[in-house]
Amino acid sequence: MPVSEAAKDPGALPPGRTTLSELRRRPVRELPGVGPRVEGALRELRISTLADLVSHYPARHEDLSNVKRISELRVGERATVFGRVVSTKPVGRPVRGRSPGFSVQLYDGTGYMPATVWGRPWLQGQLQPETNVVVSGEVQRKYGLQISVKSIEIVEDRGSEDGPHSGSFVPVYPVNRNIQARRMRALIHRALAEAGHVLDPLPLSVIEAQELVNLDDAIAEIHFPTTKASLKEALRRLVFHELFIIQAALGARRERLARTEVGRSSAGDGSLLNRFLKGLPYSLTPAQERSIAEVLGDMRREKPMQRLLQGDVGSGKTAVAVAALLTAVEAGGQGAIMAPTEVLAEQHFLSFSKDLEGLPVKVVLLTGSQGAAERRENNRAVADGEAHIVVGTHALIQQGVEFRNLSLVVVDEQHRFGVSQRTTIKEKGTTPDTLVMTATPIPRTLSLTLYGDLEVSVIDELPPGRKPVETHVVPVSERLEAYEAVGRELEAGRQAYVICPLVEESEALEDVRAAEELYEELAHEVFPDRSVGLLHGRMKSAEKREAMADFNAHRTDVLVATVVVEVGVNVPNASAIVIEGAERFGLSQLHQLRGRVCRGEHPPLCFLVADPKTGDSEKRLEAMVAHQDGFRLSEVDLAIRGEGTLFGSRQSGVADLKVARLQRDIEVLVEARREAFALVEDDPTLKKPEHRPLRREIRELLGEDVEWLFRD
Ligand SMILES: Nc1ncnc2c1ncn2[C@@H]1O[C@H](COP(=O)(O)OP(=O)(O)OP(=O)(O)O)[C@@H](O)[C@H]1O
Repeated sequence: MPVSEAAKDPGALPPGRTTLSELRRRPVRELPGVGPRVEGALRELRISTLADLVSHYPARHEDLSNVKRISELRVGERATVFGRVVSTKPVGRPVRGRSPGFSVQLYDGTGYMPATVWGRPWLQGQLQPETNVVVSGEVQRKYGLQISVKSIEIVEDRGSEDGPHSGSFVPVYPVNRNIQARRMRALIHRALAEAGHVLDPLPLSVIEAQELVNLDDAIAEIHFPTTKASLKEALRRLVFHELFIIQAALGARRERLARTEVGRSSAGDGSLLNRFLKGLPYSLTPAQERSIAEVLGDMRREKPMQRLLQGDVGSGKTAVAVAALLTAVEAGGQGAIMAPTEVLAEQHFLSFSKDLEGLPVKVVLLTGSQGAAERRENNRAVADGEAHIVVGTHALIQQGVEFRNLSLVVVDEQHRFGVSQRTTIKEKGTTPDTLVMTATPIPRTLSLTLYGDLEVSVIDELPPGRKPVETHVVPVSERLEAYEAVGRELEAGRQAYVICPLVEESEALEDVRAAEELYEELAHEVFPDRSVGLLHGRMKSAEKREAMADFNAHRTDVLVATVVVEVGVNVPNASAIVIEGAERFGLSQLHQLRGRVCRGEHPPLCFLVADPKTGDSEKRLEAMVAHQDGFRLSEVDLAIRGEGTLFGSRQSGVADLKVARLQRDIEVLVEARREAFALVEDDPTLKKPEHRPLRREIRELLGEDVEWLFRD
């Protein structure tokens, strides 16, 4: 029975209804014709069960309703031709006895045309004369017309009824050399018939509300669509399914936290906050004001705050964090701010101390390099409540510092995606409010997936008057010219950063040497009349602090640094940055670094010294020149890297996405999130009978990590 018919008529099916779980347990070997060889070939494609097989979605569909005749083809068009193989012959200059490609002579009743296939030499043997093929590619002129082949498939005669291989849309699957396209199609067709009627794990209410096609139809249609429209519906259904599962888990996590953890209401009287705001040398942007209102609104509630504050480099997140911390203090609590590195913790400490000057608020810094006596004194101040705000690294604060009354934790994640850092610090039976700050311009799509359990505030505008950074890519041979331009900035009384090339973790010692060499060159040869400072990760804390303080106070004109300055360093008088070896940096790092020089009134300059070796690094540098906006850049980054890499590990709590493409599917994501959150709000552990299949699906797809969400 053709699959789609079977799916539409569940009544006519064999008695057993299967579930996705069952299909995940049944090995491909159960299918007739799958012996050890085919099994091995499938395993290479990571297919070992029937479930894997039915979810081995086609890369695309060949639209045979759109086939052109050979006599109609025009140069430059992309066309699909259905024809018969007349002969084949190798083409191109052989390398080590092998030709790089072959040419197939095709005939379709209206004419002859050669089609050239590059790579895939094993195909030539399969294309015996009289074989029917569907070829698509670009029509080119080369001693007459020919097709440069993008894809070629063996098919049956179009006239004959050939099950999965005929029809107007033929699925094209990712295959390898050990399994032919045709074989794959037949196997999948078989598996679908075998699977029969699959129980849908999504609740009926959701399926109806979203007008989704049912799972059976979606699976059948994604492989063997009847029309373009039905293919689209099938895809929407599968994308929704995938995103809904993740969002339901995130929603359940949020419910769980809210249910089991007691928070407290922190409402301030404004006594500190208003003084702080009045003392600011600028007025807040509307986005900052909105974010502050959202944060204070959460803090006022009894439920612990779980909020993400997202804002581009230099957008002014610090002011929002300070407002939250002061509110916590006004309400009689203590606040902690956790930074990813010691340098950044020190930097936060310096800027907070400055921001809070004159207010009756005591800020202490906790770092690993403080002496024992200093540490002891600070710990005491934290424990008896004398210290109102504590600044330290993630590690340090998580190591169980005793607070008298911790009510707010600000986690500065900067550019790491960390669900891990969000481990809640418990304090005397209550959970403090948590504000996660990230400068990573995470595309909205991604942030919904990664942080779907957090409320989100976005600072989506920069303070007024920020000038775009004039950005140049400079070949290594011309780097001294870049330094001449920097020299002119110094002449005008401004300062500059010079960033050393990035090295691997394992080359840490190299790193120091390279930084010192660059420092020597700049201090003695390039800028002999200027004062040059050096900052690298291997320096002692006190030395680092001194180097930074010197640059802050303009005792040094140029700061040569490794990536330690990447985040958070804030010297408004610095108007130029040179990044050596820029091709080695990731796009978000380059953006962060460039962000160091857009904090003042002077038109800033950025030089990316690089000899890009790969197309990707070239694209990254081009993107830096073309765009200033971090959100835009991160989308470009996503496009260059491919989304897959972001979900490479389970660590982030996000499973690999198979069908959903976040850029394309944002609307579906928003809907899936809304439905999923509403569902878990109503039934937090999904224990209602109608939600059990969903619960099982979440467990099977996301693994043991989510077990705890559903325990009663
Ligand atoms: N509304 C505003 N108007 C003018 N300047 C502002 C405003 N808000 C913040 N600033 C200034 O902008 C600079 C950047 O602010 P801040 O350090 O808070 O940015 P950030 O979002 O933390 O950036 P990063 O993630 O790069 O550290 C600071 O010098 C700050 O004083």
